[in-house]
Amino acid sequence: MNSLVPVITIDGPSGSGKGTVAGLLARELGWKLLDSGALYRLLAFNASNHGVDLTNEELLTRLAAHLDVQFIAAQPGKLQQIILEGEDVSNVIRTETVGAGASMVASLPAVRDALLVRQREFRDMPGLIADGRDMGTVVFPDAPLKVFLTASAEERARRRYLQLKGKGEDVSLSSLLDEIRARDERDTQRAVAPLKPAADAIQLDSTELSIEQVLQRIRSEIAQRDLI
Ligand SMILES: Nc1ncnc2c1ncn2[C@@H]1O[C@H](COP(=O)(O)OP(=O)(O)OP(=O)(O)O)[C@@H](O)[C@H]1O
Ligand SMILES: Nc1ccn([C@H]2C[C@H](O)[C@@H](COP(=O)(O)O)O2)c(=O)n1
Repeated sequence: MNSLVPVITIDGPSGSGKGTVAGLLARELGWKLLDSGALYRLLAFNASNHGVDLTNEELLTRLAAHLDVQFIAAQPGKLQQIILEGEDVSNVIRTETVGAGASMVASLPAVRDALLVRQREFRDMPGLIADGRDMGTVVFPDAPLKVFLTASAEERARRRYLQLKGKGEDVSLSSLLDEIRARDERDTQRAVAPLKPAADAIQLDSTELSIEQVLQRIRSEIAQRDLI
C-alpha cells in the first residue's frame, strides 16, 4: 500500500450522495477517483451477460480477477466513461437491477478479496478520492480523512426518484424506497466488510444538506488536516 499518497474515503448507503460528492471533489482537487461500487456493478452485469449465477462464488471470483475494464477519467464537459470488454457500459450498469445484483455478489468473501488489489491500484499521486461501502474500514484503513455520508432512506429514495425521472425512466417512489431498504439491509448485515463507519470516520447526515453544504464540510476537514 503506498501510504505516501493521501486518500479521502467516502462511504455510506445507496443514494446518500457519495458518488456525486466524490466526483466533484476529485475534479476540484485534481485527484484520482475510485468508484468501487462500479466494480461490483460491472461484475454483476458481466456475470449476467455470461450466464453466471450471482451466487456462484467460484465462477464470480474468476470473473472478478479477469474483468476486462477500463475507466476513462472525466474531462471538462465529459463524464467518466467505463468500458467493459470494449463496450461503453457507463449508463447500463446504473440501473436498480444491476445495483441489486452488485449487492448480492458483494456479499461473497472471495469476490471481495479478488477486487481488493484492483481497488488499491487506484491509489496514485497526487491523491485519491475513494467512494464505496468499505473504503475506510477495509480497503484504505490508513486514509487520513474518512467520511461516512448518510441520509434518511426516504430522502435517498426521493433523490433517486428525481434522478431516474430526470432520465425519463418510469419509476415509483414506493418501490424505490423498498429497494433502498432491501439494499441497506443486505449491505449492513453481510458477514464480510459490512457497511459501517470506520471508528475514525467523520459522520455527515446529508438529509437536510445541499451538495454544496456537504462539500463545504469536507473542505473544512481537508483544511484541518493539511491534506493539500
Ligand atoms: N445533498 C444532496 N441533496 C440533494 N440531492 C443530492 C444530494 N446528494 C446527492 N444528491 C442527488 O442524489 C442522487 C444520488 O446521488 P449519488 O448517486 O451520488 O448517490 P450514491 O451514494 O453514490 O449512490 P449509490 O451508492 O447507489 O451509487 C443524485 O441524483 C444526486 O444528484
Ligand atoms: N466498496 C463497496 C462498493 C459497493 N459495494 C456493493 C454494495 C452496493 O449495494 C453495490 C453497488 O454499489 P453502488 O454503486 O450503489 O455504490 O455494490 C460494496 O459492497 N462495497
